[in-house]
Formats: sequence, structure tokens, C-alpha cells
Amino acid sequence: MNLETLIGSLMVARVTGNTDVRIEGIEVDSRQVKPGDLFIALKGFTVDGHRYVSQAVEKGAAAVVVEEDPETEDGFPVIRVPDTRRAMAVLADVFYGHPTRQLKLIGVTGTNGKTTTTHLIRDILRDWGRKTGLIGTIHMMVGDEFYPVKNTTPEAVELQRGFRKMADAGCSHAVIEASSHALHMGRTRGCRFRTAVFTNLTQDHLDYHGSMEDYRAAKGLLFSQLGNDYGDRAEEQPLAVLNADDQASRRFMEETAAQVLTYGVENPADVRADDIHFHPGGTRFTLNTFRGSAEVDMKLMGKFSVYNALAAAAAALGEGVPLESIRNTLNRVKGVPGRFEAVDEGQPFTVLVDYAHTPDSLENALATIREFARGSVYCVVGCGGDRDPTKRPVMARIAARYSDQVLITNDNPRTEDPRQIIDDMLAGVKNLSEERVKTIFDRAQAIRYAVKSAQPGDVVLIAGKGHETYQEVGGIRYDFDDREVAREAILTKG
Ligand SMILES: CC(=O)N[C@H]1[C@@H](OP(=O)(O)OP(=O)(O)OC[C@H]2O[C@@H](n3ccc(=O)[nH]c3=O)[C@H](O)[C@@H]2O)O[C@H](CO)[C@@H](O)[C@@H]1O[C@H](C)C(=O)N[C@@H](C)C(=O)N[C@H](CCC(=O)O)C(=O)O
Ligand SMILES: Nc1ncnc2c1ncn2[C@@H]1O[C@H](COP(=O)(O)OP(=O)(O)OP(=O)(O)O)[C@@H](O)[C@H]1O
Ligand SMILES: N[C@H](CCC[C@H](N)C(=O)O)C(=O)O
Ligand SMILES: [Mg+2]
Repeated sequence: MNLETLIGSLMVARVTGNTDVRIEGIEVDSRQVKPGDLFIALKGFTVDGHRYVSQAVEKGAAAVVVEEDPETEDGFPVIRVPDTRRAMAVLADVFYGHPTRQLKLIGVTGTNGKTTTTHLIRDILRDWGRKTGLIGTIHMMVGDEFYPVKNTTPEAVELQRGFRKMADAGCSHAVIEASSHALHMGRTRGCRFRTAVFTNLTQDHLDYHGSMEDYRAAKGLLFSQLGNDYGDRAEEQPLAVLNADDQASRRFMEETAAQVLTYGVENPADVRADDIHFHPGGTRFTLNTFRGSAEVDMKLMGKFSVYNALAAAAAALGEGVPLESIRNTLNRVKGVPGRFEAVDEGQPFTVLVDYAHTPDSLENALATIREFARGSVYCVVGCGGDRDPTKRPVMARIAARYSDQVLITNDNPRTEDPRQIIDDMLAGVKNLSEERVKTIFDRAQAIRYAVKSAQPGDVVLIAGKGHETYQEVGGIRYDFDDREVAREAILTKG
């Protein structure tokens, strides 16, 4: 695309140099710049991208977008804007040809359940015969192909590039996780969402957002940013799918101009689960909706899974998917990698790997386990470094309340001292004996200990890392997979 055309999308831009050049791509990382790219300098949390303008130019950048004038040769195209991050979202959307105008885009936000709900929505749409893209914590998917992602919700450029791939591959829908970080940083600006889904709001990420109100407000952006330039039919208009049982929904309802669909269990809602029955193989309930009722018997366990199923069902009904089809998919779905994933080598006790890394998700996971555990419950758990420290004692307390023995261990200490993280956790379980709370820094050892201790009928929950295949220590990611370590431990035990 010609630079002149591209920057025609920016309202405030001071342009110097020759703009009659061809732009081959957009890049925010100087190390990745290829000849012909437009380099956008972002002020990051660690470094200022403006420091790398000269490196980008050396690597062949055709032009740069900056907030401060760099030292470049006369005639080199420099676009100066007040806010490069804001400009980036516009430029990426234009450069990739507004891909979200060709897709029905569904965004899912909330503290817990985003990955699960997006996968459920994708599966429902796929079974209904719609090719669908997905972007989230585990991966990006274009139809049935997988691609790696660095962030749950990537930066605008990567996001729009992904959407372009989906549109070109013939996807009709895209479903993404919209993290609060991404919404707050404006990574999703430039996306044209048709549907915004809210799962729930509980404590997390207070290190970044500062307060629960600011955290909530970040999530609210997904609802306030829903557009209104669609067709006349209900399926073409913007839609907010809200959890009737979560207080924050009331605020989102005020903040959105879109039509609203509610789902819930406790309060009146457009999409409800009634007569919920938990059994060893999963969960049965009646799905009562404004389009009729259906009996669901799904393999997913726990009340929180009912909420995820309801959120996905409501979003799918909003797309016009028949209720029967939704029910059939919910009944078929086996689960999402690393979410309540059983490691089963035929042993007489249960080992579950789950991504619970917040107080609320840990409580949900353990409460669900308590409902079916016949014996003792072991919980292997740690807390991430460089993340909200206030959740550490709370998570340890919850683990102790619901388990017979807690194994406190490492979970991505990142740049923090593992001892400090574990001390923060232990502060929540001060008076408990080692029989109840034991510290084993090495996560593999902690898993082995729990597996070795487990007797027939017991349950071992390995919480916090789910699908992750690494342990991040001091900025380095070492190969590590809870599922592999648990499997080996089970086989060794024999
Ligand atoms: C706090 C945060 O969100 N950080 C994100 C941010 O990193 P940063 O600000 O530290 O970047 P930086 O290193 O300062 O670099 C600034 C700029 O200089 C550029 N640069 C840097 C070095 C160089 O040699 N050349 C160069 O051009 C960088 O490409 C960047 O554009 O920009 C990076 C590139 O887009 C992100 O990958 C990174 O996410 C990090 C990995 C992260 O952990 N983020 C978490 C907090 C996050 O966003 N999480 C949410 C999910 C949360 C949840 O669901 O619970 C998510 O959506 O992933
Ligand atoms: N609706 C829910 N309410 C509470 N807890 C949930 C819910 N759904 C899932 N969980 C718990 O939270 C964990 C993470 O689930 P999931 O990966 O779907 O959430 P997420 O919102 O995508 O998380 P992240 O913010 O890390 O991307 C699960 O392993 C489970 O323990
Ligand atoms: N999206 C979450 C994932 C946390 C996973 C946990 N294993 C940890 O490292 O804290 C975060 O970045 O805060
Ligand atoms: Mg996720």
C-alpha cells in the first residue's frame, strides 16, 4: 500500500519527507523489521521504541511513525503523531483492509472463562458449518489450523494481520479473548466487534489496573466500543452478552448502546440453566432460552462450566445458531487443553491439570473437585512473579480451605525471587502445619510428591499453568509441562 494513502487515515499527523513510497508491512519491533516496512515506535513498559528507530531504518524500514522527531536523513518519511499506539490501531486496520468488516467478530472479556468460552463458541459455529477464527491465550486458529501467539490479545498489528488471514481463508466469524490489559492499552481499537461477551469479574491484575474499579472499567471498554453500523436484522446488530449473576453487568449495560442478551443461573435471564445436576461424568441441565428449551448433558464439570456454556450458547443464539445445534455441540465438547484436563494412565486416583491462577478460579476448581472426590484432595499451586502480589495469600488460603494438603511451589517466578512469592503465599496460611501446607520450590518435585502420596479415590489438582509448556525463571523460559511431569510421576509410581 502507498504510504500517502495509508497515512490519509490519520487526522493529526505531521509529515516530513517523501510519502510516495510503497509500504510492505507494519512492524513495532525493530528486530523484526523487513525492507519496506513501516516502523511504529511505541513507548513500552520496559524500553522506548523510539530508541530503535535508527536500527529499524538500517534494516530497511521505508518510513517511521513516531511521537518525537528522530534523527533521520533528509527526505526520509517521518510521520509524527501525538500517540503512536492510537495511530497504530488505525494504520493496522487500514493496511490490512479492514478485515473485521468482513468478519462477524465476537470478543469475550472477564476475569475467568475467556479461553473456555471462546473455544465453546468456536466449536458451536464450526459444527453449524461456519469457518471460524480464534485468538486467545493458547493459540490463534484459522479454521482448523493453529498458529502461536505471544499474548492472549496481541497488539493491534498482529491482531489485524490475524484477522486478514482469517478473512482471506474464508472465515465468516472470528472469536477472540479481549484481556483487560489489551482493552486498556487499546490493542483492540480498530476492531469492529459485533458481539461482546462478559464472563465474570473477580480479583486479578491489580498490579496493572490499581483498583477493582479501574479493572472493571477496562473490561467495560469492550461494551462501550460496540459499533452500530450494521444491518436491520437482529443478527446483524451489535450485541452485548452479559452475566445476569455478576454485578458488573449492570454497569456494562449502562455503558453499551447495543442490544443486550443476559444469561445466568440465579437471576432472571434470557438464557438460563435450570435443574442443574452434577454427576461423575459431567453436568446435566435444562437450557431455557428465548428460542425454546433443550436438555444438555455435557462432559464439562462444575458450576463455572455451566456459566461458560451459557455465555457461549447466548452468543451463538445471537448469531442465529439453532438451539438444537448448540445443544449438540455442548454435549460433545470434551474440554479445552489445560482446563480441568485429566491425566489418566489408568491409575486409581484422579490427577487434574487446571489453569486456575486467580482466587476465584482456584476456589471454583477446588469446590468442584470436592463435590466428587471420594478421598483426600491434594493441591499443587504457586503464584506468578511480576503479577498481582495481593492474590498470593488469598490463593494459599483458598487452597488450604478446600484441600487436605497444599503443595506450595513455583509458577513462573519471572524476574522475582521465588522465595518472596512463596513467603507472600505462606502469609495467608500462617498457623497451618506442614501436614496441611508444605513448600516444595521445584514444581516437578511438588507434583511427584502429590502423585506419590495419592491413594485410591484421592484427587490431585495441579493448578495455575494449564496448557503452558514452560516455566519462566529470570526471564528465561525452560521447557515444563504439568501434564508431562504428572504422567511420568504416575507411570513411575506404577
Ligand atoms: C505489560 C505488557 O503488557 N507488556 C507488553 C508490552 O511489552 P513492553 O511494554 O515491555 O515492551 P518493551 O520491551 O518496553 O518494548 C517497547 C517497544 O519497543 C520495541 N523494541 C524493543 C526492543 C528492541 O530491540 N526493539 C524494539 O523495537 C518493542 O517491540 C515494543 O514495541 O508489549 C509487548 C509487545 O506487544 C507485549 O508482548 C508485552 O506483553 C508482555 C509479554 C506481558 O506479559 N503482558 C501481559 C501483562 C498481558 O498483556 N497479558 C494479557 C492477558 C492477561 C490475562 O488474560 O489474564 C494479554 O493479553 O496477554
Ligand atoms: N466462568 C468461570 N468462572 C470462574 N472460574 C472459571 C470459569 N471458567 C473457568 N474457570 C477457571 O479459570 C481457569 C482459567 O479458565 P480460562 O482459561 O477459560 O480463563 P481465561 O479468562 O481465559 O484466563 P486468562 O485470563 O489467563 O486468559 C480454569 O482453568 C478454571 O479453573
Ligand atoms: N494471563 C495470565 C496468566 C497467568 C498464568 C500463571 N501461570 C502465571 O504465570 O501467573 C497472566 O499473564 O497474568
Ligand atoms: Mg485466556
